[in-house]
Amino acid sequence: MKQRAMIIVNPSSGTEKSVQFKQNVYTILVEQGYIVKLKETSKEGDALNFATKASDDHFDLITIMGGDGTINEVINGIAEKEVRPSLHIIPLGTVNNFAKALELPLKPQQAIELIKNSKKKQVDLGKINDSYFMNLVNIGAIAEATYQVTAEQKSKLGSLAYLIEGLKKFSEKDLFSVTIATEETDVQLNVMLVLVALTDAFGGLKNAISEAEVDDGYLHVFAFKEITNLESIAMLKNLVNGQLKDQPQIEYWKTKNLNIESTPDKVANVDGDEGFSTPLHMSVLEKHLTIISQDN
Ligand SMILES: Nc1ncnc2c1ncn2[C@@H]1O[C@H](COP(=O)(O)OP(=O)(O)OP(=O)(O)O)[C@@H](O)[C@H]1O
Repeated sequence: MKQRAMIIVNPSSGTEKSVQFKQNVYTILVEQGYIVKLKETSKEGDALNFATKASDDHFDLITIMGGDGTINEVINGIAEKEVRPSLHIIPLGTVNNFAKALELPLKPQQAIELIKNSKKKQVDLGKINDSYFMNLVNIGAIAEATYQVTAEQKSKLGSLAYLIEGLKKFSEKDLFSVTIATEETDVQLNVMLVLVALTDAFGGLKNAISEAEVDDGYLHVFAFKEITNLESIAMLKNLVNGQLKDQPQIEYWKTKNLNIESTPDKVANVDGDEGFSTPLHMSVLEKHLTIISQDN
């Protein structure tokens, strides 16, 4: 029987390049022997619904033309299904954190052509309360900063927009109390930020979280205690060099299960978008997603 592929296109993602590449994707999938269905999103939630349907109808492949927000919806549509389509990612967003973490080609045509070599990689998926994430959860300074970044700033400055807003927030010294419970520890701290990473890319910076690998089966947890303006500059340098945990004001754990409570309650940023309020429970589904990739 012929294999089936669904193309999920978000025409509004990033630089709106999907129009230019849609036909190429379609043609290449047909050439590879797939029966192809093309679906365009028109609003939030569409990509999730299309992906759920693709899984229920036993599609073999979903090609995603969009940014991290669209990928996050697709993984939420397939995460709980027994049989999950492989994912072929054409990064058309502004930040494309997930594609960077997976070392996928960022040029759309190269990403499209990956389907020809049919290499697949199994990667971890994170669960947060009743939802799923593939990149990063954070609460505190950076999360709040991301809610203040406008679409215009994001498309002009990309990842930098978040870092600039995040740094402004750091200088406000907005400390809050958290309880962090992992398999090995149960601590109460005053922090500015808690960051939970599944991959090594942060805000589009590859290798920023050098401890994390996409298939290592762990959540990587960083708690940022009070940091002065001067220290935040050193911290930026450590972030760029992948040495966050060398910063004395940062505590680090790796774990498979995590509970976070905070006072006051804080809304977490999940894969770049506003998510749940604390308390949060997180866990890892090891090698749960299959991604068309450059290597196995
Ligand atoms: N046709 C549409 N018009 C406007 N918004 C849409 C449409 N279809 C989907 N959306 C919304 O657009 C959001 C953002 O898309 P996406 O994350 O793919 O792009 P991006 O923000 O440019 O990329 P990145 O997250 O990598 O920076 C999606 O989460 C979805 O809610």
